[in-house]
Amino acid sequence: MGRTSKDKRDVYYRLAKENGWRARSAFKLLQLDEEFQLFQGVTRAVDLCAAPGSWSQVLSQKIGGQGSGHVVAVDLQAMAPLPGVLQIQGDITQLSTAKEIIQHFEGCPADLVVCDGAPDVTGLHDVDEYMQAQLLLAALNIATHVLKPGGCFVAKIFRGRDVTLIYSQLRVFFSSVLCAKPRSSRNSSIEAFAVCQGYDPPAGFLPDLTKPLLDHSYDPDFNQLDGPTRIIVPFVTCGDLSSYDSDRSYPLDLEDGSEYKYTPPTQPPISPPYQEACTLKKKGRLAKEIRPQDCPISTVDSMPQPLAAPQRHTLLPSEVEDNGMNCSP
Ligand SMILES: C[S@@+](CC[C@H](N)C(=O)[O-])C[C@H]1O[C@@H](n2cnc3c(N)ncnc32)[C@H](O)[C@@H]1O
Repeated sequence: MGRTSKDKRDVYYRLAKENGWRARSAFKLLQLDEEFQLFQGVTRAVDLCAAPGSWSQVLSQKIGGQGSGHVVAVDLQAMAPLPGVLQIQGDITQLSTAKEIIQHFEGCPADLVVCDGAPDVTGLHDVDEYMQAQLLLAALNIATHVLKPGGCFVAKIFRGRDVTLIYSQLRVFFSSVLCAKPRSSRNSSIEAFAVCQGYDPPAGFLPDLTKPLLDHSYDPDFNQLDGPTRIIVPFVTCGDLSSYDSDRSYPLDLEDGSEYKYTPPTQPPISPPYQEACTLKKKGRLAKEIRPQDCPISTVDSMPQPLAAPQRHTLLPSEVEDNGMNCSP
């Protein structure tokens, strides 16, 4: 893949680099804010699963810029420093992480908790949806430790088969729950964002990170015989209709007539989990595609062919989305 091929393919990826954002996801948060005014009156915000840091950049500009704002970013991975953002390299499922966040806010709760977290995708849709739901519940669980009553929680959600169960869980804790799809999130992706406003935990609720929230034990409407209620929430698209369509390709030359100039990624991840794959690729030792035409004819004729399509055994670094990491030597 050439240096500009991703720029040709994805206008938000290219705009992110041109505007100094670390990842194209910055536009998702900006478009969510356009619709819901998420940052209004916010002085303390938590960015869960923050690396490489484009949402933290947005938060620090929108909140930190007001002087009194505080932003705490948490991720398993190390992240290059960002002005106005306090970083915790940690796991959002751990109580110690919740304690560290509160400590940074000097005991005060947060006004806003956002989570764009994603586990490593396997390509098996059911497994990926399940893992995403678990990560969202972990984010909700840690949010119950750090969010102020009335506060807002925004988290990436996969609109899979059982998403209505997650909505009903979120409704136990928030007076308003919506599903939002920013223009910069591809239509072809089941990704969307749960926007939950008015944090209002049930009476007697005690935050507990060891308790899986989906057991509905805190749900006042829960009926043992019927199981948890499934609810449907409003679906809102956000981002002006004049904004770019993330599923389309756009010409590289800019609309004002100026000529396209390649911009390198703003801040590649400093220690990505696929670093080993990058090193192997540079040495030419990364697994290659096995195509049927590469097999000896006798083998192709005589052996059953259970898998007709080319099989790729290792995810190529160039396929890793959104991160600005360039593995080319
Ligand atoms: C799509 S990226 C987030 C992009 C980020 N919002 C941005 O704008 O740059 C997802 C992140 O979730 C993080 N993550 C996944 N599980 C986590 C966990 N249990 N605790 C903390 N971070 C986690 C990954 O390390 C990864 O960096």
